[in-house]
Amino acid sequence: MTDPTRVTKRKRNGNTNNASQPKQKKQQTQPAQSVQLTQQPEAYYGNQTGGKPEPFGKPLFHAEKRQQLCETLDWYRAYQSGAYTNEGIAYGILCDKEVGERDYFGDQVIITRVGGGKEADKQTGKMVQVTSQTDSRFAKAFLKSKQIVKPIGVIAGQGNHGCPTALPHYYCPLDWFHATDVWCENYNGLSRWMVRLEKINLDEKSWWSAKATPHTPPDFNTHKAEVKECPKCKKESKVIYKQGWTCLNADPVAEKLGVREKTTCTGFFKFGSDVNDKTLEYTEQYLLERTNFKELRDPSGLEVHTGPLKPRLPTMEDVETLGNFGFEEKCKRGVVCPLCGCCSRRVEWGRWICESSTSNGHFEYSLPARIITADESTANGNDIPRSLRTDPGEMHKDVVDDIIDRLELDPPEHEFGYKIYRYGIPDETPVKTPDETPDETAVEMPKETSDGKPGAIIGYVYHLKPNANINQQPEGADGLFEDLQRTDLGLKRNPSRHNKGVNEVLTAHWATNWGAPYKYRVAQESRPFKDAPSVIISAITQLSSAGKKSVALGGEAFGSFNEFNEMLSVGYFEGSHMGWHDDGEKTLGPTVASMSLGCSSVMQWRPKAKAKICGKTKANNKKQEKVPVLKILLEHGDIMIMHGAKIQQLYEHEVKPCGKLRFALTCRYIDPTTLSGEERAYAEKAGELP
Ligand SMILES: O=C(O)CCC(=O)C(=O)O
Ligand SMILES: [Fe+2]
Repeated sequence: MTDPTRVTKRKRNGNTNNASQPKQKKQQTQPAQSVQLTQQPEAYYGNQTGGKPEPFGKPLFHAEKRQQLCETLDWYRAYQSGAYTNEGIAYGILCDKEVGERDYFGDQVIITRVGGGKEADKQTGKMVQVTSQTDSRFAKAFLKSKQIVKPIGVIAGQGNHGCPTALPHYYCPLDWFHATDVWCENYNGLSRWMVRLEKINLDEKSWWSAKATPHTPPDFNTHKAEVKECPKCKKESKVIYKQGWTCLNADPVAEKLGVREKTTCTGFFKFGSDVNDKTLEYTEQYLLERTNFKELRDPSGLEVHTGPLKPRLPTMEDVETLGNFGFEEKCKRGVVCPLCGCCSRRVEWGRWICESSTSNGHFEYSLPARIITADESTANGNDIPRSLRTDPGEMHKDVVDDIIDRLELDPPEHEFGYKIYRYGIPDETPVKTPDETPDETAVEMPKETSDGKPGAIIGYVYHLKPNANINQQPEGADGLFEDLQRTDLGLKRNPSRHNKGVNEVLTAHWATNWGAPYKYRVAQESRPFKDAPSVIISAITQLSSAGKKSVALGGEAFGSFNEFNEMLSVGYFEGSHMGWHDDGEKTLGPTVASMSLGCSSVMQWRPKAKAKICGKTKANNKKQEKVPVLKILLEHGDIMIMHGAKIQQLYEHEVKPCGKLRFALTCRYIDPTTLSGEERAYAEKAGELP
């Protein structure tokens, strides 16, 4: 017997686009699909708090991976920076392995650097400051939060050697804090921003303080840092260093916010000649000073609610408020396991399962699902980009770069019920300069390609749009869409990169592989077609037929069509997507065909950075990523076919659904003769249609 859950690999970079509440800016979320996180040695994420005293209590909840944390918390979604800011306001900060020389980690006060200007050291992988940060968006956000007296959530990571006690998990949320001071300092000739955070609830002993440390009730009067006026700029600065006072007015940032009027004082960070500014320490008064948050926030002294640090489980009521699908953005976020407190991502399509292996009970949670009709999915929240919107009754206008050759095939309503658009995809073409010397950098696009002759083009993308009634036919798209919701396809998110440790990232879509194994970068289970539900068999049969008929329309020059023996079924929640990738495994036939079901999505193609096609690269893009050259709107029931192996070598594609629920069923042909003995036998057997 062959193993039905054999692990295969697909090449794909996964990503999560977390939005909803608070609304998220792109650059602060998880790195873009094609951007790899800086590779750092695993030891860099080791536990630096191990030998410390035991903490007095334990965190309300915790996470072992950064994605678990960021997918579960609304107040912390920063995948790359320590601070999480949104629309110019600081919401949360992670104090992990990047411990600065002047950082302080106390039971009630934390002083830390606020990001920017750092780069990974090539040898150690550690982040080091390389540029001065007089103007920092992080500093502005903390200044803003200070100004509006906003609670800021603080998380400690085990990588933080300054933490006073041993942390029980890698990421441990501490409590709500507020920013009492935000200032600029100098270190090694570079300016950088610091924030002093004070715990809001001073009445209770902090869970991370050592058992032996006594708890003293808050005293807002006894300890106050002295304040001095600068003789030069006349601005006041607190006495914060034991070694002496200095003017801390270095503020193009503060000036912009209207907090102060002038820019950096000439006396900024100047000390007497006897002071070594590399070894500054904070004064006792500055560390012991406490600020009455309640009074700041609401001078009338009424109770101030900070909101829950720990998110609660989503309920049916939430789903109803959000739009009644159960596939809303919020439903794909992580939850905190009520049994063990670990942040758990929604790894499976239909439910949440506690991600911790140490959980004593096995927590699983789901919200009752209802079947969404195709009409509902396309009518509801179909947020189609302006450039691809259509007038009612009119066929959508594809946005195509003029290098792509577009042809509406005759007859307009083809006999198998689809209107077919065909796009000729250009090859690499080195340009000849006037003196006929080939120029390696510039490229010229082929002009006349609609004759279908190979040479200038490397293959076709066919876009098949069903005519008015075909979606409602038996086994048509409407029925398939509902069947997919009724069937347990075993859709799952798989690790797309950093497949172990704190940086493990799961894909932003849920998938199951059927038939012959498709060996690519995303580890993926493959199930034989004999075990596949009828909806899968119906779809592969339809796609094989559409593929064969489409390739017959001029595509044979780029390879002959083979009946498909592999399918990837993919599910998308609101905000999910499949990032830039190609489908070009070397065991793969030249044809890839997919069927779109549910809400619309935008699929686009761009030449790979290394391909000498179309010189347009994105502005300021270090990775030389190119501008997309073909963009189509895939609507419910549409079929997309790529034919030509070289398309996968020279181009990559991405898919972004525009609504709340979408499935894509994508078929390929895996050539079993390219596989070794056991694998070949498995592929042949699993890929057989019942
Ligand atoms: O979601 C889609 O339409 C396409 C998915 C895709 O590109 C793939 O499965 O490789
Ligand atoms: Fe793909």
